[in-house]
Amino acid sequence: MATEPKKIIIDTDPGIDDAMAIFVALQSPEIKVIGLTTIYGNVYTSLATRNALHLLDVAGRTDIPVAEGSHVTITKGTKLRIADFVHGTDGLGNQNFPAPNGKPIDQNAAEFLIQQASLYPGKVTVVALGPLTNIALAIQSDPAFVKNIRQIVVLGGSFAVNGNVNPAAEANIFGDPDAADIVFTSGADVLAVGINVTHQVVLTDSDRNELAKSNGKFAKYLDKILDVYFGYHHDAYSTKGVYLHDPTALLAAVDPSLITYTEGAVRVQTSGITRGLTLFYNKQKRFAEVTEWCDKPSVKVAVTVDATKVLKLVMERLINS
Ligand SMILES: O=c1[nH]cnc2c1ncn2[C@@H]1O[C@H](CO)[C@@H](O)[C@H]1O
Repeated sequence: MATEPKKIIIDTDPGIDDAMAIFVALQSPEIKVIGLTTIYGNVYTSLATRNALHLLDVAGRTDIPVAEGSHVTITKGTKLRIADFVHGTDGLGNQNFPAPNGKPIDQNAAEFLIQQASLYPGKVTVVALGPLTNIALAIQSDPAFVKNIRQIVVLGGSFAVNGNVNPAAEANIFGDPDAADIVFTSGADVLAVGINVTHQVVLTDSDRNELAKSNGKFAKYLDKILDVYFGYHHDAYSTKGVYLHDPTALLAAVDPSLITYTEGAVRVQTSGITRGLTLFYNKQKRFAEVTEWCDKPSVKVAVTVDATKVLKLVMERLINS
């Protein structure tokens, strides 16, 4: 008997690489996308909702519900860091797309996550592509959430490498460090895919040309919006290509054999100049002192990725659309 597709909820702040991840997800027979939840990060939450609905219009998948997420951090912070300089002011490469046809559902993101996890215990994977506020809210509001959810795949952190906001912090963790610490210490099955891994997955100019030349609906759409993302990478990193953060995390949820990981406790620095730093403890040494890592449950942290295979899957799935 064929195995049932994995149920996936994508928590997203679209975002150019979010758009790519969502389209790859919709082209992946191994999974069933049962909803999108939205969050601030690349754009403010209201625009993330609009963009999520727009992307589902483009895909002809308005059957998929969109639940709007938090507009503020878990500590009610309103001074958000929005990465419009990476994705354009509209989040999707400054293309003036029309308003979406659909509307978000009445439930908010945390309520939707809680409901779906309890409807299908052990069956729903969340792929979190933005700051972790919605997931932390679900964990705080429902004590059963961490056992009902199958896995939380987090695109975030910079494990033993520099961040992309500053040398300490990666953007999604920096967006809500308190929420990230709640998720990492919750006891849920968490897999963190950090930029130490996603920086190995690069879509080059020639890959982009291939997308442009193809007849794939998603490939052509993405070619249009990719200019801003390429420009940013060129200026910030001097690369002739772009990092595929979100598609890599999504594909790690689809097929865990694309990555290897290690296990241990992760804490997040929530203040000071290293705010947003993710610090991994491998649980090998027994320290003489009691530390803030000692009694924390282990999470999985991605270490290597089969970058060639991830890129191949992304290209194939976008071109055959
Ligand atoms: O330099 C950056 N600053 C802020 N956000 C970024 C930057 N580069 C990429 N992203 C966005 O944040 C996530 C990865 O950290 C990705 O979702 C990417 O779209």
